[in-house]
Amino acid sequence: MTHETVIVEPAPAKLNLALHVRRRRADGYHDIETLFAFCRDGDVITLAPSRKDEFRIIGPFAAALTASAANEGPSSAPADNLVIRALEAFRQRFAVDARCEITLEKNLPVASGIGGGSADAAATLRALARAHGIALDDPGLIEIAAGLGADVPACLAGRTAFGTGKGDALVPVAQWQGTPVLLVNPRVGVSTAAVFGGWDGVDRGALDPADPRGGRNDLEHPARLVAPVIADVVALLQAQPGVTLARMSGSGATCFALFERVDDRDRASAAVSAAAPEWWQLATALA
Ligand SMILES: C[C@](O)(CO)[C@H](O)COP(=O)(O)OP(=O)(O)OC[C@H]1O[C@@H](n2ccc(N)nc2=O)[C@H](O)[C@@H]1O
Ligand SMILES: Nc1ncnc2c1ncn2[C@@H]1O[C@H](COP(=O)(O)OP(=O)(O)OP(=O)(O)O)[C@@H](O)[C@H]1O
Repeated sequence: MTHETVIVEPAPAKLNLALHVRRRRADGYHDIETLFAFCRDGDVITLAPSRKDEFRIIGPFAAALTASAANEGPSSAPADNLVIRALEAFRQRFAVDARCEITLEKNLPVASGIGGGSADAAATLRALARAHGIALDDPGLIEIAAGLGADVPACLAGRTAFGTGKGDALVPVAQWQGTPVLLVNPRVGVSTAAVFGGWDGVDRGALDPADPRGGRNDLEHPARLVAPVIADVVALLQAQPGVTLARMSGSGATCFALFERVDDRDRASAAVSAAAPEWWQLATALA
């Protein structure tokens, strides 16, 4: 590392306030239109100079990424972690070979539609860019992000944005900052590829970026086929007093509810705890 100090970089949870699937492409990906928003909370990446490379995962969902190696295959190996893939791509692109120690505090459930891995990769790239004096809008950095996953460019920018193409063509949108939000995950992991694979191929029309409430999440139906409990999560959130919008995020299974008032969000959180104490929750606000 050229830097002397420890860099702490937040990897906030990503939400898709609406997500319209328009078309399956020849490369297997789908053209989507989505409104990305980011929460004030999420995972945390810490980057420190070190004599040798080290990677640690701590936090409530650390075990989901490490201990599951046996039943989830190679994607759970540390070398396949998006943090390490981001580090390697950065080193190659910017010809950096200084050793470092990276700690991932895994607070977000894995494979849950809130971009955990994408957010971690993006935060790693931001931390490395800061350490090596590279601008966050450097085209090389954005190119690395796009190569790591469709959601990574949005997570790199970390700002409310309208996304088209694979979700990687971004136009910033200045809205909804500070909106109280409750995230709820029924602790069922959902594969993004499987959910896109279950889309019925029907184009239900464009998304108006000014009107997420008038939009949809076209992945909710195929995600419910994989994890039927998602319908219960959305129904419970929609029934809470003061909710302005409740919907599934990304490819699921995490669902979110937006509120005008913090006390309504907190009352909803208590109601969800009472109804389903085993479900994961995060009471936060849009950044
Ligand atoms: C569902 C969203 O989270 C919404 O923001 C994203 O579209 C998914 O982003 P991501 O997890 O970064 O996705 P990637 O890791 O690039 O892709 C995982 C798999 O999802 C499918 N995929 C993803 C994005 C997209 N626009 N079309 C797709 O069909 C592809 O099968 C791909 O192999
Ligand atoms: N740092 C990481 N955090 C979470 N998952 C990771 C990470 N690195 C690699 N992965 C792998 O990526 C897969 C998808 O995880 P992730 O949490 O990013 O999905 P997601 O929340 O559905 O993302 P998205 O909303 O972008 O579709 C997991 O099954 C996991 O094996």
